[in-house]
Amino acid sequence: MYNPKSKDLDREYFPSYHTTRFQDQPEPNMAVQEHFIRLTQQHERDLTEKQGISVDHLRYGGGRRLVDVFYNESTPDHAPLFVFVHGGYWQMLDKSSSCSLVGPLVRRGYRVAVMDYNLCPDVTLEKLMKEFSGFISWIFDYAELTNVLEVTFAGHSAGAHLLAQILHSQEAMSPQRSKKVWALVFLCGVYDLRELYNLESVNPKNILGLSQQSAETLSPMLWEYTDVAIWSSTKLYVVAAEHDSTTFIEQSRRFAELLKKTGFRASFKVFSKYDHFDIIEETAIDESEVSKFLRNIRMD
Ligand SMILES: N[C@@H](CC(=O)c1ccccc1NC=O)C(=O)O
Repeated sequence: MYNPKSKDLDREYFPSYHTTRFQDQPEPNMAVQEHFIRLTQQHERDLTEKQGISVDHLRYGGGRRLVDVFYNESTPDHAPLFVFVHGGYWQMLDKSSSCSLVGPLVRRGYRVAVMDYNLCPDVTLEKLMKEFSGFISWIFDYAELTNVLEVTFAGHSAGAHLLAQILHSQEAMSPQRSKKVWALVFLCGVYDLRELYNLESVNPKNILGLSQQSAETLSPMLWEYTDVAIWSSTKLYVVAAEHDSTTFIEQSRRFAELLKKTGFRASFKVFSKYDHFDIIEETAIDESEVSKFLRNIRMD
């Protein structure tokens, strides 16, 4: 149990119930999600319409396996690449609501890739994770072709869970590739699926296609990490939001502990004041705490 005091796991695993914003609304949890989608979609439109940012639309596979790469006229040829993996419990959201962090990072000299992936139930979570491994391979091929020397990855929520696969993906990784990875940023993720896989709220009618067995094999918290040595130059940041549930914060804390114990250069931080949603929304603001954190990663 990640929160032994809780009697309501559905609630623990529904981040929108833990916001402290929108308390004047009849259903703050609905309001926070609607606000998140409206605002982040506006962020995406602003990039090309108001901020002079260009985008290349690329594809790493069939269906929704799309990647948008953002840059502006000052982006250097060998700009470091920042890759973002969105959340939404593997069943919702897409890149139209996942570009908030692009503007501030492009203005600081990054090229930024925002990826889409096939969602459940079009694919099972197991298949999605295989496809995500394919994406990892693709993005390193892309980095090699475009002479990118430094890559940082960030994932939010279910996207942080997907990103953990990079540490466990023998087919996609090699010492040459991991040496290019400056940092991995795990924002407000879940790393153990055993409590959530049979919650009707998170996995209605089992649209993730999980069994008790696969919920275990797809849990980064339960993996054995054999390739730690190839990650010696990469920093791992496991971050939780103050206004996430105790369960979410504990999942992050214990994932960071596991990574440290295994020998990774991992740290854990709870971001005060943020909830599961504004920690992403505020990545669009150059001087927000979360933006400062993301760009300071290069200085650490
Ligand atoms: N229906 C969920 C929404 C949710 O879990 C979520 C929404 C946006 C981004 C990430 C999310 N969660 C995990 O990936 C909730 O009410 O909290």
